[in-house]
Amino acid sequence: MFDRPQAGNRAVLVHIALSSQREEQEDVEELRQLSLSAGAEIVGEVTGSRSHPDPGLFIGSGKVAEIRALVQEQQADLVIFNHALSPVQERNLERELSCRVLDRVGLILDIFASRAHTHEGQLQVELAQLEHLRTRLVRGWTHLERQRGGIGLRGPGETQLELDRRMLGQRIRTLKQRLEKVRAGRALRRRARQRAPITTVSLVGYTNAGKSTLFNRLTQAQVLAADQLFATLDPTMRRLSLPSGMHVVLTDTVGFVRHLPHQLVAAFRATLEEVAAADLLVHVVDAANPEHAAQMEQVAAVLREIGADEIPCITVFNKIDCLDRGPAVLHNADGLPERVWLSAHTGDGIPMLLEALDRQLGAERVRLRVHLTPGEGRWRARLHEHGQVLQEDPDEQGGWSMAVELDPATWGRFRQQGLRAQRLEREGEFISSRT
Ligand SMILES: Nc1nc2c(ncn2[C@@H]2O[C@H](COP(=O)(O)OP(=O)(O)OP(=O)(O)O)[C@@H](O)[C@H]2O)c(=O)[nH]1
Repeated sequence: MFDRPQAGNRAVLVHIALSSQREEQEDVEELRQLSLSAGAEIVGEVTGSRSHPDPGLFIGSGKVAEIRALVQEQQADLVIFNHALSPVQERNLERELSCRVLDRVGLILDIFASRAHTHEGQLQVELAQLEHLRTRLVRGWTHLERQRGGIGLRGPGETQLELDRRMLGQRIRTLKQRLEKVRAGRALRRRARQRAPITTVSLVGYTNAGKSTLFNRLTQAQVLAADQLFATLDPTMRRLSLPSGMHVVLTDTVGFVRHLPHQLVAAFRATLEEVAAADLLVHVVDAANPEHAAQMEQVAAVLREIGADEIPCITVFNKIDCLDRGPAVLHNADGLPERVWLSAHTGDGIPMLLEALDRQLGAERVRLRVHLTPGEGRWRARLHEHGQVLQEDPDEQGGWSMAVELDPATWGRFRQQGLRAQRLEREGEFISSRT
């Protein structure tokens, strides 16, 4: 379905400052990484602020002239904007620059297209690409006449591009139906796993943090690990044996990226769904990257978005071989391992992580007595969702008295968020309170 990546495009990158200076620098660096990841050769960069913008061009005419000069001087054949452009802006800029123009959404879609390995991943990428293309087709987009190949043009091939809007709509509907089928199959497999009951652990983290390397190191599996963004696109699973003898399923996921356009988040629902269904998350952080604190925040925000922020989590600070420190483990107030410093590359600290997984997964659950007022229905729903409710009685004030079992990490988080509860040490304590 997809054209293979073509020989490197000579690309000029354009970044227009819209926010704070520090954020801007991170954004520029990420644009470089993404462009290289897509196979482009960067031959020039234009930065600047957005003074006197022309709404039809996104930037001002002075900037356009500056970019045009650089394109000619460097004989560039592609200009990549680190922004979302409207179809009209993209078309006008192409005319003004006499060169192909790609925006951030198009660039990320292109990378996704070249990294999709499974049937489902490919369907998802094609769907996202066609939907992106459809908005452009409607307004007389000129991509249709173009030669195939090159960054931003791989994906739907020439024949697709020649389809009119109606046919495009049909193709989108067919893809959605196929995806539904694939998803139903996956949901079935997941339910079977839940019945089995196999514990699942998901690796999450910012792109390039080292998830695939750690996944390989842990499972000795051959998952593509390349120094490229999004080397992993599809959920990849392997069985992993822990020192206690417990078997878990380890899932590798696609890396998170700053400002991921929301239509792409939808396209990667499959990966994210796996994450939301996991028993434990391992958040892999590139500790050698000076921006790792900001990256951790980004990952946390995405986890909140997909409702995975209440799953117990071990944070792995990876790449300690690049830093001047040895492997280590940090425990939380309940004595459970919370942070592990290691190197997926050298294997230093891997036994500590395996031990930590065992401790977290095997940790005894905490029994609690909780009294909720009528206004605390939200807590009741969360306790049902994340714990095992052993007993629940309405009280005279319209609230509830509950006995609940939670894993220690969730209990720690709920306590921090203000849940008041009495810890029951022995089983008899709440059984006697029932009578
Ligand atoms: N020095 C060092 N490099 C590492 C370590 N772990 C991973 N890397 C390198 O970091 C780069 C990214 O590693 P991957 O495992 O592909 O990262 P990822 O998080 O799976 O990336 P995405 O698939 O883009 O999400 C590769 O060049 C790895 O060789 C480590 O412990 N030390």
